[in-house]
Amino acid sequence: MLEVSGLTKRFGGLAAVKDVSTSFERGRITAVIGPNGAGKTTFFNLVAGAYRPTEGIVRLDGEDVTGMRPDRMAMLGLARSFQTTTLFEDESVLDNLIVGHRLRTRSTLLDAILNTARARADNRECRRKAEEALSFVGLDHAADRVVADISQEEKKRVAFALALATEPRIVLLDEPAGGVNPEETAGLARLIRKMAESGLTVGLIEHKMGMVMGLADKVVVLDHGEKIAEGTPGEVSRDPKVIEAYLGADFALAGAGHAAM
Ligand SMILES: Nc1ncnc2c1ncn2[C@@H]1O[C@H](COP(=O)(O)OP(=O)(O)OP(=O)(O)O)[C@@H](O)[C@H]1O
Repeated sequence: MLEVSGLTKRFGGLAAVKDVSTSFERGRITAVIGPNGAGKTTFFNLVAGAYRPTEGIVRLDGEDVTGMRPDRMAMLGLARSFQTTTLFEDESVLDNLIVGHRLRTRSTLLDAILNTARARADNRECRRKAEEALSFVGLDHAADRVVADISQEEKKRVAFALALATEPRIVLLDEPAGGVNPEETAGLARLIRKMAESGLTVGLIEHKMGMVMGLADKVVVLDHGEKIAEGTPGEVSRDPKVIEAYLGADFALAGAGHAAM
């Protein structure tokens, strides 16, 4: 389990995240929502070690990991979703995963040049994990296709597979369904649910409220850096503070979970 308490990040005079406490439980999907500029991405950056908090504590399975660097956090099992723009468009899906994974394994460049036994073993291991991750995201059939030729939704799945190939315990997904149509969004939502069911701890930032409300076990609502609500999708979508700051009266009238994806 990942826990944060009293997390604050100031940029000069601006508190982008202010005294936020919450937890991410194993096998559960915790969504972080809020208006533009509410501090969601900064919050994930603090959790993942990309930013050191001004104040507050991050604990992973009880261990204080506050301010730990992102590569150390990755070794402890935390993975972030990657933007599809980080994929190598001219390479195959499988090669993208193998390269992505190799960047995170321990063979040094010298090993690779000398093609040592360790590098060869690492290669086999990379390929195995890449194939496993591809199968999990439902893309075994696309392993040899060039990334430039696959759909935007398939690229999103490759980006998930990149995160999964590092065999994380926790994944943080920042707007995973940006730029895909409603039907594809539903498919990605099923995949995110499958990640949680496989035992992963999932953190999700997403603006598509239909998706969030249908998917999240818990929703944390940020506004101006502060947590204004936390609860089940039903609870937060009825909360007057949340409706005023973010969801709007139309959403409340339409009812949670029925809004367009
Ligand atoms: N590196 C930085 N330096 C200075 N200010 C920053 C920095 N990163 C974020 N901010 C500010 O902190 C606030 C929160 O930004 P953040 O990107 O975390 O919000 P967000 O909720 O993720 O927004 P969006 O939904 O638009 O992605 C904003 O006012 C932003 O301008």
